[in-house]
Amino acid sequence: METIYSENHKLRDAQTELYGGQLVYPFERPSRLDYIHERLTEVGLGPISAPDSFGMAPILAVHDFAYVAFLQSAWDRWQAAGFEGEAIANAWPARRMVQTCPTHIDGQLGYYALAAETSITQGTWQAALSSAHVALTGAERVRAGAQSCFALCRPPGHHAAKDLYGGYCFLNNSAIAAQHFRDNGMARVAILDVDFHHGNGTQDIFYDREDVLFVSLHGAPEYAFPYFLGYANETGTGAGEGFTLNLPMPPGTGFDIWRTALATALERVAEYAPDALIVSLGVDSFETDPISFFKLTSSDFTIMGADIAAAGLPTLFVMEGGYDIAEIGINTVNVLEGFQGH
Ligand SMILES: NCCCCCC(=O)NO
Ligand SMILES: [Zn+2]
Repeated sequence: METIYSENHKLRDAQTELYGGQLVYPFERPSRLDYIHERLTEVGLGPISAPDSFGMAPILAVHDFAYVAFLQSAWDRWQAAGFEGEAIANAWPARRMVQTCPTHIDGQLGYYALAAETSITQGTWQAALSSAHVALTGAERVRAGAQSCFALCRPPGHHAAKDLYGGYCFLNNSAIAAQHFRDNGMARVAILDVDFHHGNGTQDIFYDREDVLFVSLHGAPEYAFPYFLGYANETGTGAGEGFTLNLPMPPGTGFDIWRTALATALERVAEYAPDALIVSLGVDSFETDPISFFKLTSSDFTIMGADIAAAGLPTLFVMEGGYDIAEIGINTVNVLEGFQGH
């Protein structure tokens, strides 16, 4: 399996994340991809290639122009406003307030942020754009006939909606790849999100559409970020009714329960009969992930990959989360090796 990767991810080098009432060194750190890259090379999964550039059109096919303009300028405007730290939202349009975008950068951060943990820094925009181009390059490989491809994306994307960032995400790499498939001849695309966290952004982007099926296995929103989307009763709206399937699971869920949910998800995918499958691949369902509460083991990820392969679909894997840094390489590559059958 070929991997698409860019060193540009290192331009996203935030030093602070709001966690437990403190500014800590971010869980979503550049070294995550070092460990995955090292493991890919160690097992010889396949070639590791640089992304092509696709400009802004595929980004703007998913994200609002004003939101993209905000991402592009936020850091410079934050600095120009005289703030010393990294750009972090601290005021939101809460209930019964107006959903009007303020002029001041401090207010705009809260208008566009879905959560407070994720800072914007110098290089964040460039890294996010490069990450989307990694996903698009992987999509082009699948369009060209590859049975599978791994888009080693960073920063991740599945929390980003058309006009929202947070959960370490700025541009929705999987959604951008799905829209690219749709804009280039594929009639139906399925997105399977196996990250521990609900892909609220991906769901939101396609919620009223029947041409992209969204299926997610995740920590129950009563207990897990992003908290405010991902319930089983969210099944789509309008033409999209029935084309969202959420499979939330409680704290402590192990692979036996999780795998049963995967089987349900893959049944729905098979019924949908898409032209391609995109897997939002987070490995934060791992038993010792520091910010999650599922109990999958490293060998479970191999079985996960094999189960996904049984769907028999052209598959683009898009990297999302996973924060047990020492094990992220093994767990991520286990999925890909399991998919390939060795
Ligand atoms: N307290 C913020 C938790 C962010 C989770 C990011 C993630 O891994 N999403 O998949
Ligand atoms: Zn996650």
